[in-house]
Amino acid sequence: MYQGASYSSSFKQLGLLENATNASSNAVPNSPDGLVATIESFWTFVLYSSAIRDGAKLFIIGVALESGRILLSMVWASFIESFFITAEFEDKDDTFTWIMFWLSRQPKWNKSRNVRISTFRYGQSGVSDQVPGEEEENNNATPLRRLAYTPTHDKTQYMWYRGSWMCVTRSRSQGDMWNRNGDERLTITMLTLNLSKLDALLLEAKRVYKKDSEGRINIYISDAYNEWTLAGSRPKRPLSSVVLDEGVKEHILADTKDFMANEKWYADRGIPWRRGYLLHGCPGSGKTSLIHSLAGELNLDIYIISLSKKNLDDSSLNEMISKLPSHSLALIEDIDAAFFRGVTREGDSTNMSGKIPDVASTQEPHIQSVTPASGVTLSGLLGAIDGVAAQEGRLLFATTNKYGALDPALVRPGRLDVHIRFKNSGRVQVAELFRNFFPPIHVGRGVTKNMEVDDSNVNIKNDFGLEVSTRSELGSGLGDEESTLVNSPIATPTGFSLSETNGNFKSPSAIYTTDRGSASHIPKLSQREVNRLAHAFSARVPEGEFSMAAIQGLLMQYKTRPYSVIDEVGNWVADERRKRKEREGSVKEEENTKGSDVMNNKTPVNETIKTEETIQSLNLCIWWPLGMI
Ligand SMILES: Nc1ncnc2c1ncn2[C@@H]1O[C@H](COP(=O)(O)OP(=O)(O)OP(=O)(O)O)[C@@H](O)[C@H]1O
Repeated sequence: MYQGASYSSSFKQLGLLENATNASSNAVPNSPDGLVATIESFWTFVLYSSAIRDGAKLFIIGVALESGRILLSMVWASFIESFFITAEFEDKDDTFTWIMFWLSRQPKWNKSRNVRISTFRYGQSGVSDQVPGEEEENNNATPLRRLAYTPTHDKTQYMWYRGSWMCVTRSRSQGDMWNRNGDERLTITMLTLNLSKLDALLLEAKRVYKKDSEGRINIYISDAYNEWTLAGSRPKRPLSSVVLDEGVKEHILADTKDFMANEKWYADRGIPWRRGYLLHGCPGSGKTSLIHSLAGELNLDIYIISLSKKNLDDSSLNEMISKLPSHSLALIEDIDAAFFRGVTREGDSTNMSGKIPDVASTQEPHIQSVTPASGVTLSGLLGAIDGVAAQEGRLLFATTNKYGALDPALVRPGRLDVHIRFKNSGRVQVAELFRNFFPPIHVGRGVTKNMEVDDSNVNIKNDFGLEVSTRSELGSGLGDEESTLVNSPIATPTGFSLSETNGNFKSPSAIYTTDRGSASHIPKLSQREVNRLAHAFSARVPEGEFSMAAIQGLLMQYKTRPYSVIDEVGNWVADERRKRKEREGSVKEEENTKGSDVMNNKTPVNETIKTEETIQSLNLCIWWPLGMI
């Protein structure tokens, strides 16, 4: 059927268009005139149809409205841009911590009706537990930290900052299987023409945060995504509190300072700006303590790399190390642990040969022969420490109790450049530790350390709080020979003169079991007396037999009774030796039991595997030649 005719008939039916009908009825079907007439009639229909006209009007109005809306939003956006500043902070970043800490200090939140209260103090140590109003109750007994009042999630809140109106929106992304809580984000929008107001806010937040964390170091750990997250902060430990052989601390401090200050020197020579330190030796000898003190001294944060972390493999270790910030201190504790089954130190850590590596020996089989406990391989660790992705400008500290078990490639210069050996306590160290526990009266009591103290004018108190005159009763002072010191009589409150008999100071100290005294109960000792007691104490501790941690443990029990601890140290030594013997006895017993288990066919799983492997290879050796025949 002719199409033009069909249009025409339908138009007619609608009765919409007379002209169109006339035009088309005169046209000859299949002629060009007929086609033109049809098109004309179509356009006429379109133009004169009221429904289409209304539709077109609607369309134009819609377009106009939408364009207006877009224009308005553009104007609004440019208005916002010129009058507002918007800043976003991600929780993985330090700036987030500064701002959150600053916000938690704003009085606004204490009065807000929508507030999030937590005991977690952003970036600061531990938790806080002081509820507003509790100050008086506490009576300043133990200083409590204020709870953190911060904005709630997913709600925009308003506040003023230096005359500018500001809105704060805190949001949290949806957590997934690994990231249980999701990531946090803070958006701050400030109404101001002055761009530097945001900088001022940041600076203020940073200053408030830094001021509060003065005297503290931040500790970072890596999360499931190998991102560094702040785990908390610890008070700085004075370097003087770590007692080591003479010159060791000074040397390592000078070395680290020299490294941090010489970036250009390294760059000029094309040497990677990295330095590694390996602290090795007996447990409890001060390795971790020294690292902690150094970080405080150098004002560096500590980033703990745990090789025994679940799911850690070479690539995640690499990623973690490459994300270390410059000017940081990375710490790998027990660097040997990842290469042994489990992370236990001694007996449980067996390598494939079933041998426990000897702490002292340097001839142990290398790590390659050992089953890794984590997914990290030795080559992965080596690559992470000094590969191309490894961060520059960082100090790496590693500790181990099994120096001999470490692979030479791991401890070579360039990876771990400086090796420091830590030993059990020597006499000098023990005496120094004693002095740290019982500082003389002129330290920290308004008199400077270097000030001469005339002992003749100083009355000291012994453990029982009674005063004794230093000159009249305590005999000679500084620089005296140990024997003289030990044999000098010491006055007791009960009046008997204490002299050394059988290596012990005699005093009725046995009445003490634990020390619950506070610092204010420490007897006031003069410098001379402290030295005297320190010598007496160290003389009773066998050289190189006990760790500093053990000696510290003893001193802790007597932290307000310097005389009593001297009295008791002999017993303590005997007791410790007895315990050690018992321990050794039980270890031997366990070994014997293991041995008899093997005899009784109760072979441990490892052993079974090994035995089966051996049997299989024996079978192969026997049957293969037979098969050939
Ligand atoms: N040389 C030391 N000077 C002062 N205190 C020490 C010293 N050695 C150990 N201590 C004390 O003993 C405790 C344990 O010390 P630290 O953790 O530093 O030992 P470590 O050598 O790292 O032990 P491990 O090898 O078991 O990790 C700490 O509380 C620390 O104060």
